[in-house]
Amino acid sequence: MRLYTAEEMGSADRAAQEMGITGRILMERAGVGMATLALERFSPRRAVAVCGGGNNGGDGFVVARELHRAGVEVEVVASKETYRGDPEANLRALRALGIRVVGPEGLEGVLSGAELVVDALLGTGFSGEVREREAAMIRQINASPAPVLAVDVPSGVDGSTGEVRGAAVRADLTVCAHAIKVGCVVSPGREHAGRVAVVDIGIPPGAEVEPSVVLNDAASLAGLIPRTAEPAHKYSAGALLVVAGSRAMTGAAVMTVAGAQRAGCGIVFLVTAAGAAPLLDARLTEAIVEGAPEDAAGHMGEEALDAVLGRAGRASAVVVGPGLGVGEGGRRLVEGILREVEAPVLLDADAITNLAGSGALARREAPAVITPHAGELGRIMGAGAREISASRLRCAREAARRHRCCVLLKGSDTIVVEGDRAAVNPTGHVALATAGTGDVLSGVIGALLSRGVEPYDAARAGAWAHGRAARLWLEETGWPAESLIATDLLSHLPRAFAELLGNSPEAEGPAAPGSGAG
Ligand SMILES: NC(=O)C1=CN([C@@H]2O[C@H](COP(=O)(O)OP(=O)(O)OC[C@H]3O[C@@H](n4cnc5c(N)ncnc54)[C@H](O)[C@@H]3O)[C@@H](O)[C@H]2O)[C@@H](O)CC1
Ligand SMILES: Nc1ncnc2c1ncn2[C@@H]1O[C@H](COP(=O)(O)OP(=O)(O)O)[C@@H](O)[C@H]1O
Ligand SMILES: [K+]
Repeated sequence: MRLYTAEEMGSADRAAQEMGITGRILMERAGVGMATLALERFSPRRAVAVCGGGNNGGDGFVVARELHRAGVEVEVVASKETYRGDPEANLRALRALGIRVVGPEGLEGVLSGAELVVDALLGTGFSGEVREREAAMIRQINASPAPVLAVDVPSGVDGSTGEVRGAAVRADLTVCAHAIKVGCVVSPGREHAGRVAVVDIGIPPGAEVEPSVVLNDAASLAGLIPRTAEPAHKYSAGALLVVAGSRAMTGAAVMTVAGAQRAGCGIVFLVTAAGAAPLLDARLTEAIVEGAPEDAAGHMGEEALDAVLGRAGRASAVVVGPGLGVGEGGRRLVEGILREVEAPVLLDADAITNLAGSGALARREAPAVITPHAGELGRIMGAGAREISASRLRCAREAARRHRCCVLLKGSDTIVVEGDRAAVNPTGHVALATAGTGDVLSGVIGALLSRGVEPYDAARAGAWAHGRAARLWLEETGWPAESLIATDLLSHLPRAFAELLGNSPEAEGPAAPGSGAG
């Protein structure tokens, strides 16, 4: 599945037109495709199309004409008094068919009794803040009980970023022309888009451009996860060091270690606060647990660095942070790890918080991944969680640039950025909004790093499998999403990985006796 920004869609559109496929043809195909979906999904008897002054409105006029042709009672609200070009031609056709067209002042009246609202007010030509006239129309659409089908992008959502400043339509279904618009998958735009579908509008392959943001679907991850190859031993399968837990916080370490084990690590070491070590050793049957010096609060500080570095020498990746505790000692520990450890390091949770105001990540030359939620990212960006949440893609990119690392920004849309590359993960589910799921995720990505997967790919594959595990659990149990607990993911990660590994070659090795393979 392709994601396009407004600019990328514009380029593809221009290239198609140069090849003789006119804007009028594209608009016709978009409108016809969207009307077909509207009929299939909503079977409305009465519909209202709310159309703006640009090509998005033009698409809306075509949808209205097609719904009328299918016998739907349609009324159209045209936001502008005068139209030009393709939208004007399509508006004229509506009038010739006797379809009632009113101005914005008529919107409230036509909305009553509508069984579908087609939102064609603003599309990819919109950015910034919605002007008051359009904002008032958006509020009226949102106040209507009828389901809303948004044309290309919900009006008020920035199609390139998912940012919303002021009013934006809340759609039940957004039908994108040719490619999913980035704004429909990045929060908060994602929450405005509802379900997302794509209609083919006839853009030829030769007109495609390289997308700047990739949808993190299974196809984009094909072949990235290695199988353990013979001859294998536990170290060649991936040795991960987890630095996590404190005297009062042990569960986070358990979940990170277990996530790593289910994601295929050959061996997991845990270095934890001395006071937590006996309990964690008893709970983690397969892991090698070592207690390190702790401070009065029961947190590991700089004094724990020797123990960490001792184990790091045997590890092919390190995860630091879950349940670590926040403080000056913790900051020095994390800075020491970033300075001394050559293997890829993943920082999560308190390890990120500990780096507020520190330049240690930017100074590091070896690979690093950070997996913050909006609050944690805010702390290392000198911003609030609200500010991060309002511009997730921009902030993730800025963080990756400033801290010179791979950034996985958690949330309903999980964004992964490294350098110029960006991906948005589609497998997440609201069921994951429960304590501890982030700890499992850091273990999963740590395991992939330890198995030699590049940071950007490890973060993407980890996010995919993590979300997929939640969905598999929901499918299998039929239980409500609210009932998922983080450790439920552990039993479903293997099936999620099996789906990704379906695209990887099997490990080379002798066939089992009697297997008949060959
Ligand atoms: N690019 C393509 O290949 C195709 C584009 N199509 C449609 O065309 C749309 C893009 O069309 P346009 O570029 O004409 O742009 P839009 O129709 O998205 O937006 C332009 C209109 O929005 C108004 N507007 C812009 N900023 C505003 C603000 N801050 N507050 C209030 N109003 C504002 C403008 O005055 C203008 O009337 C797409 O979303 C899609 O629906 C389709 O027709 C198919 C082909
Ligand atoms: N509404 C949601 N939809 C999809 N995924 C979500 C949602 N809310 C949270 N998540 C995911 O759940 C995980 C929560 O991690 P985090 O906030 O670190 O929690 P914790 O520290 O308790 O483990 C992240 O992977 C995040 O992307
Ligand atoms: K729209």
